[in-house]
Parts: sequence; structure tokens; C-alpha cells
Amino acid sequence: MAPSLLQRNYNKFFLFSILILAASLFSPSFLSRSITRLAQLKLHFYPSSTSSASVPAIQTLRTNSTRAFSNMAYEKELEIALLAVQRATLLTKSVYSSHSKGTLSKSDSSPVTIGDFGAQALIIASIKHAFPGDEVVGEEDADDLRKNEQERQLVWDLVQAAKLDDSTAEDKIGGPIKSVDAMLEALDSGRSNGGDKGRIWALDPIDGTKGFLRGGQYAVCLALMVDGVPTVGVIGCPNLPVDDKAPLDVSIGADADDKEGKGVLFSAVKGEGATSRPLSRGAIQQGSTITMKPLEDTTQATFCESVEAGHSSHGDNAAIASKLGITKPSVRMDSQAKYCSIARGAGDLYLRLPVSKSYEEKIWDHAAGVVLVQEAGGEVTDAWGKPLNFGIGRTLKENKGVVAAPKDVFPKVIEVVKEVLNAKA
Ligand SMILES: Nc1ncnc2c1ncn2[C@@H]1O[C@H](COP(=O)(O)O)[C@@H](OP(=O)(O)O)[C@H]1O
Ligand SMILES: [Mg+2]
Repeated sequence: MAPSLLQRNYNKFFLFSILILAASLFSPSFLSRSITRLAQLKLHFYPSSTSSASVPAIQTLRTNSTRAFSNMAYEKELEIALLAVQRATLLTKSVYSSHSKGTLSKSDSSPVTIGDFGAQALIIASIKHAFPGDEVVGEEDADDLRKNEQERQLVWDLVQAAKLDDSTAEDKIGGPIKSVDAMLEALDSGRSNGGDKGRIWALDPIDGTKGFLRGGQYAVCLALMVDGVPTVGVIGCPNLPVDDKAPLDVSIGADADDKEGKGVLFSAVKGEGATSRPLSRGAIQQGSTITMKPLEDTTQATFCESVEAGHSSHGDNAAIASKLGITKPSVRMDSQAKYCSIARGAGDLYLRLPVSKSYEEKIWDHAAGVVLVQEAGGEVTDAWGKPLNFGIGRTLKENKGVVAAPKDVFPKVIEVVKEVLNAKA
């Protein structure tokens, strides 16, 4: 008689345990990694070994796309990242609606605001509370605030005021930061050099700072990279419409207001799909699955690009669009809201052709967006079709530019991108 599903699962579980014990004789560290894996494997077997009474509950969770909190890999990481980004996004919203956003200029003359500092401190404090051993590559550090008492006080006031309405959720991310020193320490804990070993978070507390200052789109972006691979991604977009089906209007990047009722929290876990949910002030709301729009004919595509001509070559992007037969005007918006917009099928392509030969894209500008698009059915590479290498430091130094598109049309898009680049060479 054929073995039952339950028997087959337990046989696999038993065989796997024996193999691990044998391998651990040669490498003790392998043992601890394997116990974690074994626990995951056991959890995956769980649905088939539960009583039939509990199965519907599990299925309901899955169909409602709240897999974030069912038996999926990186469940806790996702929950913490969602809560951390949500709390930090509330802080940025409070700065966005005020007129003095407190711009400072960094050494590379890019802008940074009190919102950037506050959001980074809150998110790192959340990560360190839940995963003290993890590293963080964050865009900012505390150098400026240590020198500038007035700015420091402004950021401290913001950090103290940013709280989730739901106390259980707030507790999960460690509650309020305890002191100014703890805030500075959190900010400074984003100095990891990155790499391809272990767990490293890539954090952009306010991506699209120029958009944030201008009153356009911006995003709070956080990704967990495991051995250099973006694996969990969460992006808070306070100025995007909640409706995934809302058409992507060319005006989306300009004069964004901060009205209640807007704001989306996007997330993805490698191998588990991508979701969106309304941004709230309390516990995380239920998500719905998002996917890229099927695009058989590239002439019908809507493509997204940066507002800033210094970040992405508008001329090259336009040449590519024209070769693809695209007639719709480009949709310009700041930040990783572009990745989010194509991941939910509001737009189709994201073109980021390099302007400067020497500029190295930063990992925090892409890690979360990349996992989101991949999980929504898309592909992302650099402008030459090379995979993005997130495991070699704080920048994507082996890559130039970025192209994202639905899988089916990706080869055609990248071929045209290369034609345009080769014509310039
Ligand atoms: N010359 C350049 N080329 C490409 N990206 C650049 C750039 N100078 C700055 N950037 C990055 O572009 C990001 C914004 O991207 P976008 O144009 O898609 O909104 C900035 O993030 P911050 O706003 O977090 O500093 C910054 O890191
Ligand atoms: Mg950025």
C-alpha cells in the first residue's frame, strides 16, 4: 500500500535529521543552522499532520494573503519590518505636513532632513530590539546630530511623538526609544559595510528626499538581505493611493498631498509573494496579493522614471521607450514608489539609465524594491542585463543603472536598453 502523506513527511523529516547529525560531527556550527532549518521543515509539514478541524483556519489565512503571520519563512522578520516601517512612516508624515523640514546638506551635497534621522533611529531601534545580532546598512549616521544641538532636539521630539496606536504592536518593536543617547546610538548602528555573509538589513529612512522636500512621492524602505540576497522587503509609501488598481497618472509625482486615506505599506518575502495593505496607525492591516500586469505588447507599456534628471537619464529612457513603441508619456516620481507602482500593476516598466559613469547605486535605494518586483512576477537587473550584486558592500559597484519589467517582456526590454547604450559608446 502507498505510504500516506503523513508517513512520507515523517520519513523525510527522519532522514533529514540523520544527515544533519552526521554532517555536524564535522562542523558544529552546521548543527545550529540545521536545527533552525529543521524547525522550519517541521512547520511546513504541520498542515498535513493537523486534524481536519484546524485545516480551514490555515487555508483561510493563506487565501487572505496574511501569510505574513502563518507558517511562512521569515514570519517574524516580516512582522517586525512592517511595524518598524509603519511607525517610522508616521514620523515622516508628521514632518511632511510641517513647513520646516529641517534640511541639512551632506558631504555629497544630497539633502537630509530631520525626518531621515528620526525614521532611521526608530527603525534601527526596532530591529535591534527584535534581532540584536543583525547588522544594518543605513543611509544616515549620527555625526551631524552630535554636533548640532538644535537639530538633535528636533529629532528627539519627533522620535518621542511617533508611536503606534496599538500597544501590543508597539511592544513588539521595543516601545519608545529610552534616551537621546540611545537614539544617537541607534542612528549610528547603520554603519555596517554590508557583504555576502549572514543577515544584514538595508535601510533608507526617507528615499526620495528631494521628493519629500518638494512635496512629491517618497518612501520608507527596509530590506533584510540574507547572504547578500534581498529576502524580505517592506516599503511605506505615504502618498500613493491605497487602491492597487488606481491608474498611474503622470501627476502622481507632483504636488502630492498628505491627506488621510492615502498611504500604502508594501511587502514581499522571497518565495512567498508580494502584498500591499493600507498604511495605518496601529496594528498591521491584512494584506492583499499584488502582481505585475501581464504585458504582451510593450507598445502599451507605462514606464516610470526618476523626477531628478541627475539620477536617471531622461534622454536615454525616452530613446528606449521610443524603440519599444511606447507612446504614453513617462510617469516621473521620486523614490522606490516606482518599484511599488510596477509591482502592483499600476505601471509596467522602471528605467533608471545611468547619468554619471562614476556613480555607484546604493543598496538601500533598491534592495526592498527588487524583492517586491521579483515576488510580483518581475525581473530586475542593471542596464546591461547583469544581476544586481547586493553582497559586495554598501553600493552596487559592479552594476550600472537599473531596469525592471515583467518577466515575459524582460528579454525584449533589456535588448533595446543595450542597443541604446551601445549606440552611445
Ligand atoms: N547621480 C545619481 N545617480 C543615481 N542615483 C542617485 C544619484 N545621486 C543620488 N542618487 C540617489 O537617488 C535616490 C533617489 O532616487 P529617485 O530619483 O528614484 O527618487 C537618492 O536617494 P535619497 O533620496 O534617499 O537620498 C540617492 O541615493
Ligand atoms: Mg534613497
